[in-house]
Amino acid sequence: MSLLIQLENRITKLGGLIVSCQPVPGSPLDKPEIVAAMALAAEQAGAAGLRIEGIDNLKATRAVVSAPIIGIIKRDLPDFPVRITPWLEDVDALAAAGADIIAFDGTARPRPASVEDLLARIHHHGLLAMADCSSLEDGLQCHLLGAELIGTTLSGYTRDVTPKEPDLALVSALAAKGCRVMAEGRYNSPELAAQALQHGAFAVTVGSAITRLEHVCQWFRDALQDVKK
Ligand SMILES: CC(=O)N[C@H](C=O)[C@@H](O)[C@H](O)[C@H](O)COP(=O)(O)O
Repeated sequence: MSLLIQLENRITKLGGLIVSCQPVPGSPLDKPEIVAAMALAAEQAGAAGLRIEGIDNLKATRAVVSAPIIGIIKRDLPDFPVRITPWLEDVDALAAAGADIIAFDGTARPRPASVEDLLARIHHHGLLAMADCSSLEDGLQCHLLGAELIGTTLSGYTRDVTPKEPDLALVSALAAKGCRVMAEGRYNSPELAAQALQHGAFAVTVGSAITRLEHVCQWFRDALQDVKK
């Protein structure tokens, strides 16, 4: 059975939650064994898939989970704004470390490797490709080029201001054009995640609200402080 059909069957069975296990960089939780433990806990709690950043984290996670893993590498490049899996070598390393799906920056911004070349490399390894996009234009272009999954991951992150709410309108627009949409970015409550599916998403990736303890603490602290003011 192809990887895509396996993924679709799993999403149908388990309901479409992907858990991104990316600790805040430098956090006491930012350790491969802790990432792997969070991923295993998410899998045991019914996550249909996992999103993991970095080769060491991916290897540690692959050793303990059987759920499909979306692998990424984040880099801060001096000459380019794209951060997520910018190099073809990153694709090779993620494939070797056990990713099933490789996500990359699918925006139309300056980049060291073209979307076409990244897609060809991912498919050469027999894996699925997910394009992390910021707009309808990015998403349709990557869909046209053959990315199996179109993520709304970067909506709100390519300009100065990041909205508080997720971009449900982008989910609807991409789904209406026939994309297999991964809703991702600021789905910070179960209600918002459910709305993503109602807007036509194939699945929803949730990170901060489940695995970034510092962010969740801050949300609670802000809410309590608002009462004290
Ligand atoms: C913009 C960017 O670089 N997003 C990243 C992509 O991997 C992660 O930092 C996010 O945590 C992930 O997309 C999940 O989103 P949220 O944490 O909002 O549930």
